[in-house]
Amino acid sequence: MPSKKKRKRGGERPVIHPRNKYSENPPDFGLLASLYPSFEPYVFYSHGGRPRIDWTDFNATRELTRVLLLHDHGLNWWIPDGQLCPTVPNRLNYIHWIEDLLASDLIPCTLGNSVVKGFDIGTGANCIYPLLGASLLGWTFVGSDVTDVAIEWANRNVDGNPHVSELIEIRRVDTEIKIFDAEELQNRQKDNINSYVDSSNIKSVDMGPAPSFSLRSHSAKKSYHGPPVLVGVIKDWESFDFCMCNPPFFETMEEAGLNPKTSCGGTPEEMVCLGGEEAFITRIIEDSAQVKHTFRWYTSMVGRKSNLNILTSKLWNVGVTVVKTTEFVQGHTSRWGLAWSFMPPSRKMLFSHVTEKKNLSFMLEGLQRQHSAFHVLQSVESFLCSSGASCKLNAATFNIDITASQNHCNTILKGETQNKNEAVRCKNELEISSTLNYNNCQSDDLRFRISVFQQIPGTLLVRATLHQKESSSSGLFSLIFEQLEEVLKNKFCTDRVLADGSCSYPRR
Ligand SMILES: C[S@@+](CC[C@H](N)C(=O)[O-])C[C@H]1O[C@@H](n2cnc3c(N)ncnc32)[C@H](O)[C@@H]1O
Repeated sequence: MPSKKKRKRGGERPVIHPRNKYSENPPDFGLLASLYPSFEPYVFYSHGGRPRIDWTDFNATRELTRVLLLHDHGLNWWIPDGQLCPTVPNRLNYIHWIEDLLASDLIPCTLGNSVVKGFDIGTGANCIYPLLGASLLGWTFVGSDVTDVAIEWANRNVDGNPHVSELIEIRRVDTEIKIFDAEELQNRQKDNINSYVDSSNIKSVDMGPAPSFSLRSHSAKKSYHGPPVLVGVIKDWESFDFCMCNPPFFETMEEAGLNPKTSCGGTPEEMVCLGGEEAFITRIIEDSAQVKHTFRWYTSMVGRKSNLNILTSKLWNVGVTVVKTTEFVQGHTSRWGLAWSFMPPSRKMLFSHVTEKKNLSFMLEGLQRQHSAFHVLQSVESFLCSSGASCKLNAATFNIDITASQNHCNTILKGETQNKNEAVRCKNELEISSTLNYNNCQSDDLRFRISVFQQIPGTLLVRATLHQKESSSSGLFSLIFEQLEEVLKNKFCTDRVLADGSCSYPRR
């Protein structure tokens, strides 16, 4: 089961995407009941008079999705009993996150598509992502799936919406094709097996020479042995701005049925695959490493935070140029978004998001009694000084004044000062590679002050003030501060597990 959302000490609560239609105005069940008689029987009123629905009733959640899609998005929609029923606000967060990725300069758009073209891996009977992406943003889609019911109902849902039907192609995955992953190919080559066609007439697609990396060394049982995912499904001549996927998260139906508070349906074909999401997304990663520049962005939802770490390191192993993650929260459930690309990142992005602010701050929450503001200040000092930067600590005012040359900044950003999260280190290596070139022709130092304030017992505010906003190094200021935040939170807020490289939600 994807993790339940717990408030993490020191972590900031991710919010619904600001452009999500429901971020300010959650669905009004009372209004919907008054407008749609078919929804009315599912709405009851709490003691306080609040309209509610029974989330454990599949018919209620399906009817809610139907009326929301109709009322707010002008979409006609239905799914048969038991099929996975999407929650609209949740699915919109993923769409908006992709919209942010496409809008950012991080990976420049070089495909030359006149309209955005997406690939939805496992679109399901509900076909929710193509329907939302096409109706909201005019994107075109190929939605793939493997089951008859998904293909039939996805087509019905597309055909029922003539205003977007031209934008969406539903593509059946050829389940007869057997794609061998890198490790299988290597094993077979070792064993001198000449033919990949077995006696049950299974076709094979050779993905070319087995790459030298291995993605699955830690656990053979996490291999994906199902139908093709990208390789064998996309056509040679196609290119896409992005792919997205809400994968079968679970290894068994027992695991899938753990949330007694909701009933969103979901058949074994939709919810389960051998090896669960780790295996499925690993296959997307393996495929992406084969077709690299066919997609500008590869993305997937991830149900378990622990898998996010595993998958992120797999991504760096196959040579991606960038990894982005974000957290999606709906109600008590958290899921994560994972995005990567093989395209060269733009150097412009560095300066677009780092030069604007002169003051930055973050909170350290949930500190234990033995950790005072002074301890935090000392950690700031040791983190920054170990790069060779000059640090003047003023214990009376709880300030440190820092002067750092570009070399010092680069040492900090390369993560050479502390052992830290691999994803952040690699991200920074990537981001500063363009900075280094830029900064070679500049000479001035970065000067800033870090102050630590106690807010309430157990909560500190760490603030950085840049002394000279126009410095050529000022672009490094927010990157360094971001890294400092990560280091301090990892050190003092012990519940924190992973650095979230989210690019879409405001963090401070
Ligand atoms: C969790 S459901 C997601 C459905 C829908 N996208 C959503 O978000 O509600 C996963 C879907 O992936 C499909 N699927 C499983 N293996 C697949 C494959 N190799 N290629 C395409 N779809 C696949 C399943 O049939 C199922 O419809």
